[in-house]
Amino acid sequence: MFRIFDLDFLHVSCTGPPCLPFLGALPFLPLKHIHLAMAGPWLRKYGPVVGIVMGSSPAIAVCGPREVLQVLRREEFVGRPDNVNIRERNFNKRLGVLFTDGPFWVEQRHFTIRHLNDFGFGKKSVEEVILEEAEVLTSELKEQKVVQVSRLFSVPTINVLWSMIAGTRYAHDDTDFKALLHHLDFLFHSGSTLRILTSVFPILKKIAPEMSGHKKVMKSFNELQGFFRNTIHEHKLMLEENNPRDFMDVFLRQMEAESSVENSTFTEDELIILCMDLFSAGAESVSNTLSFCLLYMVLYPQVQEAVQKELDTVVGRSRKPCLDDRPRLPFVEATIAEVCRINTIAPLSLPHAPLEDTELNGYTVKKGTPVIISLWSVLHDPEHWGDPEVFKPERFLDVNRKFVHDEWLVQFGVGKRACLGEVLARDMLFLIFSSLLKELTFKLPEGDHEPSTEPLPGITSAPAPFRVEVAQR
Ligand code: HEM
Repeated sequence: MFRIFDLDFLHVSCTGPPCLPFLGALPFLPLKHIHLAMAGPWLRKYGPVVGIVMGSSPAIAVCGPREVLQVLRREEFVGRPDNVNIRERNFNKRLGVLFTDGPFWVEQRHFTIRHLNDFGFGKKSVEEVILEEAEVLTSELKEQKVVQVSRLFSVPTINVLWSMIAGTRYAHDDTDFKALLHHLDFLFHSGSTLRILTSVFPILKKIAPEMSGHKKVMKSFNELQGFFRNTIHEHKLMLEENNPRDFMDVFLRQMEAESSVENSTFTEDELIILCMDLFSAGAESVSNTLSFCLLYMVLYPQVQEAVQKELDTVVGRSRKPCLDDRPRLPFVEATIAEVCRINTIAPLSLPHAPLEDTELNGYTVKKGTPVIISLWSVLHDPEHWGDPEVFKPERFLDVNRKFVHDEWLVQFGVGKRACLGEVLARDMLFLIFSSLLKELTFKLPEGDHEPSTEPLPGITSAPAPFRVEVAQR
C-alpha cells in the first residue's frame, strides 16, 4: 500500500494505488470499469476513501457506500473541479451548469430547473411532446420485424430535449440532426476517453494534437457550439415579448431583462454551453437506460409479461399511457427502477470538489481537489440490497404490491448537485417504456446469442449492440 501523506504539494493525504513519477497511478488503474475496482479491491485494500494521482494531479475516490452518501449530502463538497480541459470546452471560461459552482451555478441551475419543469412551453406540454416521440417510434417499430437496439432511442430522446430547448423536432434523416447526433456520439464515446488522456497529459495537445485526438474533439465542440449559436440567432429574430416558445426564448428574455446588469450570468455564451450541458448529460443517459430496459425485457420475458398485464389492466388498449397513471402502475415503476439500479447508467457521479479545505474520514482534502464518487457502490451494496447482482423488480414493491422508494436508489445522485433533469428523465423513461410495451412485445431473434448485460466502457454505461424481434400485440 502506498501512502502519500508526505506529498503535501499534492494536497491529498490518504492511501491509494502506487504512484510513479510523471505517470502517477495511471499504470495501476484498470483499463475499463474503474467503478468495479473502486467497490471491490480498492475498498478492501485501501478503505472507503482512496487517494489517486493522475499524472501529477491528485484526486480522491470515494468507494464506500456510506461515505458516498455522506459526501453527496455535505455542503462543502458541492463544488466542481476547474481545469484547462473543461475551460477549453467552454470558451476558456467557467460556464454552463455541469462544471461551474458558487453563485453563478446556483443562479443558472435554479433558472434551468424552473423552466425545464415548466409544463407550459408553447402549445404543448412536455408530456405531449414525449408521447408524440413515443408514438412515432412505436409506429416505426411496427413496420419492422427485427431491429438493432443500439442508438434506437437517440432520436426520440434528443427530439424531446430539442423540443423543450429550441421548440422543434427533427426528422431522422435531417442533415443538421445527423450532424448533431454524430458530434454528440463522438464526444461521448471515443472523445471522452481522449479527453481523459489529454487532461492527465496536457502536453499531448501541443505536441500531438492530431494523434491525441485533441483536434478532432475541439472540432466537434466547435461544430456543436456553431449549431447552437445559429439556432439562438434564429430565435432572436422571432422573439416575442409575451409568448416564449421554448427554453431558448425564456433565456433570451432574461438576457434582455438583465442587459444593463453588471456581470449578469445570462449571456449568449452561457446559453450555448448550457445547451451543450443539457445534451451531454441528458441524451445518452435516457437513451441508454431505455436500451437496457429492452435488453432486460428480452432476457426476462416473464417480467415483460407482468409489465404488459399491468398496462392492460390500468391503461387498457384504447388510449395512451399518461403520467397520471403512474401511481397505479407500481410494477412498471419497479421494473424501470430495477433496470436503473442494476445497470447504473452513471456508475460514477460527475467529479465533485470541496469549496474549502475540509476533512473526509479523518483525511485532509484541499479545496478544488477532484472527488470521484461511486454511485455504483451504493446501488450494488450487498449489505443493503442482499442480492444486488440479481434482476428483481419486486425488491421495490411492498407486501401490498405498492411501489416503495428506496433511499439507496441514487442513480440520479443525491443532494444539491443531484441530476438537474431528474423529473424530465423519469417522465421520458416511464412514458416511452410503457407506450412501447403496451403495443409491442420484444424477444430475441431466433439464432441470436443471448446478449450480455455487461455494459460497454464509457462515461455512461451502454449495452453492447443487440437485436430484438418485434411483434405487435
Ligand atoms: C436516466 C437518466 C439520467 C440519469 C441516470 C442521470 C444521472 C445524473 C447524475 C448521476 C448526475 C451527477 C450528479 C452528481 O454530480 O453528483 C447528473 C447530473 C446532471 N444531469 Fe442527469 N441524469 C439523467 C438524465 C438527465 C437529463 C434528461 C438531463 C437534462 C435535461 C440531465 C441533466 C443533468 C445536468 C445538467 C447535471 C449536472 C447538474 C449539476 O452539476 O448541477 N440529466 N445526472
